[in-house]
Amino acid sequence: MSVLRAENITKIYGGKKGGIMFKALDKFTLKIEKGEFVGVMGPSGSGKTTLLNIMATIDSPSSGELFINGTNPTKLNEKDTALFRRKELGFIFQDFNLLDSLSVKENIILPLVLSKQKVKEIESRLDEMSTLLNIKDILNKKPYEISGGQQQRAACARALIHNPSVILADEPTGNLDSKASQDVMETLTNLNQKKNATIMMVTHDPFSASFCDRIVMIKDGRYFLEIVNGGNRQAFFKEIMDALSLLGGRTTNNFSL
Ligand SMILES: Nc1ncnc2c1ncn2[C@@H]1O[C@H](COP(=O)(O)OP(=O)(O)OP(=O)(O)O)[C@@H](O)[C@H]1O
Repeated sequence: MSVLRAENITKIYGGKKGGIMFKALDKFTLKIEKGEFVGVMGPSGSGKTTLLNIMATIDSPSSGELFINGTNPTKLNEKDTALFRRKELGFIFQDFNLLDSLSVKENIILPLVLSKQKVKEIESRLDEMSTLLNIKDILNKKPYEISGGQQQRAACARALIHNPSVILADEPTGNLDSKASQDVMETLTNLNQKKNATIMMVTHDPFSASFCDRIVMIKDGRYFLEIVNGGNRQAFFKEIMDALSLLGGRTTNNFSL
């Protein structure tokens, strides 16, 4: 069973009271299996954020079906949707979204505190995640006292600490320099390989994308093509660059490995 299954998702914005309608997603289908690390790329305005918002259950499709871990979240009421999101999804954002008033440790354990886990369980999960992500020495610092790369690593720990079905990452390296980007992508790869985390990442950056198992390209709200990582990251990076030039539009700045 796919952990994430989006079938024929169409999203139409506007059109109410005679306004202009715009089809941001057009019968888009995507399946992600447990433990896959999938990148979504496409030109500006192609529908990536719309897709991510629908997967994140903060927007609903106009038509089509979405299943996450066997549940269709669009059929849940508001309260159950919020619980579903908290249990099944982990989020990583471009601007980290850590709370400055909390320590790194408090930020990371927040999903477990919110779901009222036992203190012993919280401590053991924190220990496991902070060892895996090599952030033990910054746990008592505030987010503004650590680097952007360290903040994003803390955000990665927070995204996985409650064992969600899927991690949704929105341009996780968008605000980082190339060294910190590499660091964060190695962290995500580590979570994917060691914890079998399932990750869907939207990115403009072919370097970050080259860490994925496969890349789905989207154009004008439609599935465009897909490329699979054969195991050699440099060769995959080149394939991504070739696919992006085929895709056209403004997708990226100048990146190299
Ligand atoms: N709330 C909205 N109302 C109307 N149109 C919208 C709305 N949100 C997005 N759109 C349009 O839908 C299309 C897809 O937008 P979306 O933000 O999903 O693209 P994107 O691929 O994430 O772009 P970018 O890479 O620039 O962030 C765009 O043409 C956008 O203008």
